[in-house]
Amino acid sequence: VIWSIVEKNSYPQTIGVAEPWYPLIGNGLLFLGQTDVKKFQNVQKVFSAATEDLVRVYLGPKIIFLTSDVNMAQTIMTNCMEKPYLYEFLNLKKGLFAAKLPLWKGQRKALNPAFNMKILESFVPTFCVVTKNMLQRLDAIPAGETINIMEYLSRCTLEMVCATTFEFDVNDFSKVDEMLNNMEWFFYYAAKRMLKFQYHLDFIYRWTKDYREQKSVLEFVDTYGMQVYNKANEKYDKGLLTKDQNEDDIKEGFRKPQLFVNQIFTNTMRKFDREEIIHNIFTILGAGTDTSATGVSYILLQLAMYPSYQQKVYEEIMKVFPEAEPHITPESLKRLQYTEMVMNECLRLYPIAPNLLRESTEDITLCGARIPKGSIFGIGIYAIHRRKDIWGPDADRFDPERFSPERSAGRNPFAFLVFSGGSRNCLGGRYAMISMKIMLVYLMKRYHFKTKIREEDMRFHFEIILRLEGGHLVQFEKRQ
Ligand code: HEM
Repeated sequence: VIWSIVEKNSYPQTIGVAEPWYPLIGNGLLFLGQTDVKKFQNVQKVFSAATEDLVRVYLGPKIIFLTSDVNMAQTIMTNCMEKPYLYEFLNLKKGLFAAKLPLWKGQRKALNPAFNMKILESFVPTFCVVTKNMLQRLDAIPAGETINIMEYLSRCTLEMVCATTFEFDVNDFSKVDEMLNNMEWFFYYAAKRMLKFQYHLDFIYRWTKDYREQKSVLEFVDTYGMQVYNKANEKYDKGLLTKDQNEDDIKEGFRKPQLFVNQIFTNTMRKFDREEIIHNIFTILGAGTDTSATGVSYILLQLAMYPSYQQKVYEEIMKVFPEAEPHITPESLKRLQYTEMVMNECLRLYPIAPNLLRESTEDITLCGARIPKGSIFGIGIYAIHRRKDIWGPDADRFDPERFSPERSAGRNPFAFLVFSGGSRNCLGGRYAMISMKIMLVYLMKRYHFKTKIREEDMRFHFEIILRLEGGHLVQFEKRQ
């Protein structure tokens, strides 16, 4: 008790402490026994108090320094590239997203080329085919029926990720819907454990119901990921994947387009061991599927809430793609400027990853205090995206014009962090934007969306991904 009081008072006034705070449990009561909605609200409340500096939140004895100040976020994201131990709860410590710095550096260098523009543009025809498969499933639904659009979109994004990064058809596998369901739980249990400080210790967690439930989710996802691994391995053994990069590739420093699956199996400059390959397969499945599907779900929901914006997006899409079967190319997608403004505005209001964590590898001076290396920092992306001093007094209102070239000029890039910032940002940001735009083109051309959900009634769960309570419920009808 004495130690925790001394510790609490050992920082200057500028680094406040979240309330309520109690010795030993710290700010535990903000989260213990609370609903997922309340946990999200409490986390946001703390971030909203950290608008100009850092606020300490204590998970038991563990401190996390939170901020929603843009300059502070920039300093942390560009100086602290390490991921804290809390990411280990995802059980993917050898995959890019959660990997410790020394491992991450080599992996990221090797995998960057798999997401360069040339490669991404070559995915456009596949994105179109897969989206059309989704339209067939949607066409089978009676007009006006209420559906959770996320269920259809996550199947679509899973198909996309598998077809483009691993070169196989997800429909060759059984239990696809079960896999999608398990992926949702996969993120849920990791986030739940992060806020329960007593569960951070393995020897305690192992005796809990959550551990048993998470284990069964992990076993399912594991079996599924292994099928992907075995299939790719089979191709590799048969020589269907390029085993070695040629001399030119090596001279180019791996900047030539390489499919992700080739990069992890055949990279000669950096060998990926079996566990790294498997963890990166899971990472891409997890990071690339639910994220883009959630993004399009929020965009459709907003368009359904605001019919006049939906009409403007529809008109722009019809202008660029007037024909019944759109001929989509990377160049034609660039002409969808208003649609892109709408997408950005939705992702500002509903950032798919609402909060991020980083760890310092050096001592760092912030708010006049020396914060020792190994400290954990939390960046409040959701809070930054709704700051009134950056986005205006109507920051909570949907207004795509905020992303017009005139109004965007001079804005700090760290004020819009949907794909994070610095060199440890999202590897698939451009992939996501291209694929989401293509989904929108087909969906807008074919259907008109409505919803009974009102913006003021939307509630979110505390998770790694911004989960909407009750789901993205929409009705749609085919356009004439
Ligand atoms: C709307 C869709 C997406 C959003 C909002 C999103 C957002 C993010 C965010 C916020 C991070 C964390 C970065 C950090 O810790 O600072 C991240 C990491 C990552 N994302 Fe995405 N992502 C999306 C789609 C994708 C897609 C489609 C892929 C791949 C196909 C992908 C692959 C990754 C990977 C591999 C990482 C780890 C990067 C690293 O640590 O080096 N993401 N993403």
